[in-house]
Amino acid sequence: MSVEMPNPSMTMGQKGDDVILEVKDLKVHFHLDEGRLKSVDGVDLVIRKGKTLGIVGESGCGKSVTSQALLRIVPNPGKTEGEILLKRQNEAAGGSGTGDVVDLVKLDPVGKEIRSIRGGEIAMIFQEPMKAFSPIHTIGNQIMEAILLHRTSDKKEAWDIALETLISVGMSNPEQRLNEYPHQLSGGMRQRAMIAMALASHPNILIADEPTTALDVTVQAQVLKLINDLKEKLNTSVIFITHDLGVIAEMSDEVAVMYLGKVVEYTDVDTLFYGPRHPYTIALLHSIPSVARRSERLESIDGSVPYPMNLPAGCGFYSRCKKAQSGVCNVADIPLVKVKDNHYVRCLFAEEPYTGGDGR
Ligand SMILES: Nc1ncnc2c1ncn2[C@@H]1O[C@H](COP(=O)(O)OP(=O)(O)OP(=O)(O)O)[C@@H](O)[C@H]1O
Repeated sequence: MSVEMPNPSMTMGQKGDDVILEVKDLKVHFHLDEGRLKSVDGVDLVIRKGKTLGIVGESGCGKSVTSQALLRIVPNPGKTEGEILLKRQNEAAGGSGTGDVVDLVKLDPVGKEIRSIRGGEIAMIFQEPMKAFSPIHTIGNQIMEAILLHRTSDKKEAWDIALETLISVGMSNPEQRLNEYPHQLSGGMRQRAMIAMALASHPNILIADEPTTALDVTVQAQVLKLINDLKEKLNTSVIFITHDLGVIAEMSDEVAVMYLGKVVEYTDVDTLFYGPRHPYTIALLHSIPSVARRSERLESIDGSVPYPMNLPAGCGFYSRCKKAQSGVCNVADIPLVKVKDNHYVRCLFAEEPYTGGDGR
């Protein structure tokens, strides 16, 4: 076993490399009166051109704070450390176009460079579109603003691009929508408008944080298909954050399973479903009907993710793990280890392959 994630500084400089963003030892800690809350605690991620990285885990495991860190929008008193290395490519969005690598952690979070990246090279869609839109401006003006900032200074052209983008996301009556306010749209249409706004600037990376959780099943399926279609068409990289493994299966090329601010398993989507090694991943798989075998009982995972403050030493999943051994798992922090190519697991029992049993 060895502890090795791809080294960003080595991989990013290589010619023809498809890695466009690497996150290395990312930490987001909130310094509160009660102590230090470790929302994200040493995360490594690799985002490849035109591929989707799914980030999955239960509520409170640090998914959203990770995505906030990528855009440098972590609220106070959160402190971001580590490296977020972005290969700048998009000339229209203010990038150098030479493949220069910039460490987003080093940028002033309200400075010019991160503002040109945010909504330009990296765009985000949220669970609740009202977060993305101002209620007092029309949809058209808001989409145009993104286009004028990142793609063209010609207003007529920006209007045409806004219309084109609304059509591409399957918006009904697109011309009329441009003149409407966010509250005049249905939930599904608002979600499409938000995706249109995010895509209008032709981002290299789209971060989607639980974008369909609030939608009914049919609209959910349409929005997921839309993101996949646009990814194919524009070769956009997607970071898809969800607590839903079913959605992960549909959307991801690679998957990071997060627990208590750390990545506990990282691999391609097929290995995750057919050869998981971490007891938490296995327990998650057993809690969804489409993956658990019919003969097996569906199981929920007892308890919930602990509050990430003043945590005891050892594995974060110790208190809920069916494989946990006292004196072994609760002694020191567990490293993320490579069990085979492109498969990393943070568990001392990771060498034991998944047999399709009940994960115990
Ligand atoms: N602004 C903040 N101030 C203090 N603590 C925070 C803040 N934002 C998040 N946290 C804490 O950080 C931890 C991780 O939260 P985060 O929202 O990233 O989890 P999540 O996996 O995205 O969950 P959910 O799916 O519910 O959004 C949680 O314990 C949460 O309470």
